[in-house]
Amino acid sequence: MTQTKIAVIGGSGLYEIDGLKDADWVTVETPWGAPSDAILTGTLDGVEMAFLPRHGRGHVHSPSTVPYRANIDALKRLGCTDVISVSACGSFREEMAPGDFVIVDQFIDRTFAREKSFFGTGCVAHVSVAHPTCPRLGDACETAAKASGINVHRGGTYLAMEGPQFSTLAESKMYRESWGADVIGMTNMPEAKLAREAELCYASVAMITDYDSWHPDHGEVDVTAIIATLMGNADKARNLIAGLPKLLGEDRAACPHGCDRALEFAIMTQPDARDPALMAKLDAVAGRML
Ligand SMILES: CSC[C@H]1O[C@H](OP(=O)(O)O)[C@H](O)[C@@H]1O
Ligand SMILES: Nc1ncnc2[nH]cnc12
Repeated sequence: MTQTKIAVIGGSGLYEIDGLKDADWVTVETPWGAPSDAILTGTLDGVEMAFLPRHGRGHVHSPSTVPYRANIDALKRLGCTDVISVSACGSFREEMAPGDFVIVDQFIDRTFAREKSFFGTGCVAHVSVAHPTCPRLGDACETAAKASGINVHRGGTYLAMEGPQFSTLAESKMYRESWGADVIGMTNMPEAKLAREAELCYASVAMITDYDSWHPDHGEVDVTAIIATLMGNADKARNLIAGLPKLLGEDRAACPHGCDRALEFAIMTQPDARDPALMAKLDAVAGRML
């Protein structure tokens, strides 16, 4: 049995959370560079928490320049066991309306200008991301959302685009009609893949801000409308987060879905062929296996 430590990665509009006991912004250094910002640590209902604003306070990092590897490494280094991502997203479904939340369970990764793995030359690993989110964490997010009165949808496919521009109308229609995506954002990949490599349970909560550009009765997406919706969404997200510690509890058994054992059988490079410099960088992420 290990101790639960819940990490929350806050997206656009969610740059801090309140109510933490012994709250402290801590600076964490990683072999992958600096995380997006300092990390707010503390306890909520007796459970350890860590909050990281994905774009940094003041919204400094663009979706392409968020230091995804440093962020996940820093959370792992702090002892986090579970990661809840909270993100502003566009919707491809009429019924997933602005103000609603979606507990995402699948991704289509269309990003191309980001470092996507902790592994590489000198230590090659292939983890499964067939099921990239943790159903146990998804259950907790759904329950906490319902308890806060949020209109929540369980399950949805998140299209991760590179950005920073929004999609063209042709792309928006293709993602929705041909590819079956439900929501769209710019940040959950490679974040979810890296969390899996780091053996962290990961859940993604999409806060719907707009209908992207496909909807005939809504204009094309723009940041002003997104920010207006985000103001309401951020308070809802804080309420959802406040409910998680009681649901997840202080003691954490092994993940029934195996997220915390993802690296077993994943590392291909033989011990005598491994690059010592890369091995040193993997101390937090894969130390258990090396
Ligand atoms: C402000 S709209 C575009 C921006 O918002 C989302 O960020 P996050 O996922 O961190 O909430 C989206 O992915 C874009 O980065
Ligand atoms: N329509 C959209 N496309 C991509 N990212 C978003 N974040 C919020 N709305 C979005």
